[in-house]
Amino acid sequence: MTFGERLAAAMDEHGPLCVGIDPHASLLADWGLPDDASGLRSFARTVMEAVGGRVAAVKPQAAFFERHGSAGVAVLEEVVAAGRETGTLVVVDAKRGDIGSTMGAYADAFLRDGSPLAGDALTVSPYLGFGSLDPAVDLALSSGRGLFVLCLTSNAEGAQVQHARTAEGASVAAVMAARAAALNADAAVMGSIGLVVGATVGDAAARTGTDLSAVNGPLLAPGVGAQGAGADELAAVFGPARRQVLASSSRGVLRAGPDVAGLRKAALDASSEAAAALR
Ligand SMILES: O=c1ccn([C@@H]2O[C@H](COP(=O)(O)O)[C@@H](O)[C@H]2O)c(=O)[nH]1
Repeated sequence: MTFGERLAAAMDEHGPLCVGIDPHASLLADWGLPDDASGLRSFARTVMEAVGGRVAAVKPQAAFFERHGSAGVAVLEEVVAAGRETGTLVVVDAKRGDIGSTMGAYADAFLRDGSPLAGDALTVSPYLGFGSLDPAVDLALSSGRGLFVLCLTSNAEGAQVQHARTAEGASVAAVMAARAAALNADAAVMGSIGLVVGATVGDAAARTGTDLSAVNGPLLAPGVGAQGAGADELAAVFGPARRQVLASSSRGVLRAGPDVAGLRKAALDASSEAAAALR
């Protein structure tokens, strides 16, 4: 099965929520854990125990693992393995993007069968040009994995680049969305090349002429919870494209830890809320 097909099935079974695994130093402290790789491991295991097999996807944020060096990256590898064991899709949020030849190496690390860092999908940055992502697109599609391409990000600063107009007059965001749509054109269920569109972006899709309904791929929507977006924002931002949305919340769920039952409840509540908003 393709990533798009697997994600569609997971969203049907569990609801449209992705739980972000973002072990901020402050969260480790709140959970009574040391700010080192052992604390990171406890944190990640607790989250996977709480939500593995119960939500559509998890999204470990690579930065919070990398800040602990190679021992932290080893914990990220364990999260990827735990996703596989529990049948929970893993979106590695590493936002990679580089010239094509280097992008090939990133693709090898995060999308190649047998790589310990290869989850089910990877977030990528197209701001060296969408074509620079070709090695990742090729490997994702040939290995049954997926990509989420940054399009309209949840931070206010993103507009400076993403709302800018090309020489032909289209917005940068609209161009990125059209490129993803072209790659998903033949997908029957949902394509495997998704976009990142923040749940906080208001009417940015309309203002930038970004046709989210035409993407025929998943729309990863961070910004739910700690960044202020909720059910109303999800419904308003995505409108007719809402069935493709995978809402993502990290701190909004993680603050309920370290109690496993509390974390699980927070995740399932967030999933139900997202499902109701995106129905
Ligand atoms: O546009 C984007 C793209 C990615 N993110 C990532 O999502 C989580 C958000 O965490 P919260 O605690 O739910 O705010 C984090 O890993 C970001 O790097 C995003 O927020 N916006």
